[in-house]
Amino acid sequence: MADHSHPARPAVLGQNQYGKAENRVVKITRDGATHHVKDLNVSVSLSGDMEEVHYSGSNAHVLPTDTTKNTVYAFAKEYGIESAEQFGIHLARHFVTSQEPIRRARIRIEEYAWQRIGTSGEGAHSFVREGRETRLAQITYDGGTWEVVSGLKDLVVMNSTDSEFWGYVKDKYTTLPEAHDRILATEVSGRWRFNWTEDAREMPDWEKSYEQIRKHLLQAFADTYSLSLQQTLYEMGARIIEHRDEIDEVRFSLPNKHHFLVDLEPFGLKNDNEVYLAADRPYGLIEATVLRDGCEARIPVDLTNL
Ligand SMILES: O=c1[nH]c(=O)c2[nH]c(=O)[nH]c2[nH]1
Repeated sequence: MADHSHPARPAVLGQNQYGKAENRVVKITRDGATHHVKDLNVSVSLSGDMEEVHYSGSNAHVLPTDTTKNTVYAFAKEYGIESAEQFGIHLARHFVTSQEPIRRARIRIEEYAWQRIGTSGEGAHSFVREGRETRLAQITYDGGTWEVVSGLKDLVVMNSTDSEFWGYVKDKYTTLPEAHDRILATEVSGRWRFNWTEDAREMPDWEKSYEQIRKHLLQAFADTYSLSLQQTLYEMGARIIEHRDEIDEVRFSLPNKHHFLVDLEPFGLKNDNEVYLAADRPYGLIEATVLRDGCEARIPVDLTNL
C-alpha cells in the first residue's frame, strides 16, 4: 500500500485529477462506397490514489496521459464508435478496472455532427458539418455605382476519400509521405462579387443567389476527385462562375484541416485508413481568386479585410 501520509508541512493536497484533454479522433467506417463518420473531441480525466506523485514525485501510480491518449485511438479501432456514450463508457470502465490506483474516470466528449452532401451513391463520402455557416455581405455605394460582395465563413466540409496528394517538390526538409487516399477537410471562407452595379439594372434575387452558390460550392467540393486542395478550390470557384451569371469574381481562403493516420501498430492493431488524429494547427492555407474571363479582381487578397 502506498504511504498516504503527507509531509510535515502545513499544505495538504486536495481534490486532484489528470489526463489528456481534447483528443480529436475521427473514425471512418467504410460500408462499401458509403462511408460513416464519427468525429469526437475526447477529454480523459482520472483521479484516485495520487497523493505520492504530488508529494514526492513518485510516478508509481501514474498511467501517463500519453497512454490515455493512445487508448482513445486504439479503442476507436478495437471497439468502434457506436455512440459517444458507448465509447465513453468503454473508456471509463477500462481505466477504472485496469489500474488499481485509478478510482474514478471522467470522460467528456464533444461530438461534431456531419451531414451528407447529396444523397446516396454520389456524395456517399462527402460531408458538411452541421451548424449553419455565417453568411456575409458587404455593400459599397459611392452615389453612382454599387459594389456588392457576399460570402460565408465557417462552413466545414470533408471528403473521407477521393483525395490524393503526391508528385510535389521534395527538398532536404521534405518528410511528408505521398498520400493516395487521404481525408480532405476544410473550413470554407469565401466571398463572391456581384456584377450588379446600378439602380437601373434589375437586382439579383439575393436569397436565391446565396442558396444556389452555397449549393454549387458544396457540390463541387463533393464531386471533385482531388489531387490537391488548390484544384478543389479552383473547381468550386469555376462552378460558381459557370452557373451563376450574376457573379464575376470568387475568392476562397481554405485551411487544410489535416487528418493524420494514427500509428496503431505498437498496439498490434492495423489502421486501414480508419482512425485519424484531427490536428488543429498548424494548417495549410490555400487561397485564390477565380475570375470570369476578362473581369477584374476587386475582392481583397486578405479576406479578413472584408
Ligand atoms: O492539397 C494540398 N496542397 C498542398 O499544397 C499541400 N502541402 C502539403 O503539405 N499538403 C498539401 N495538400
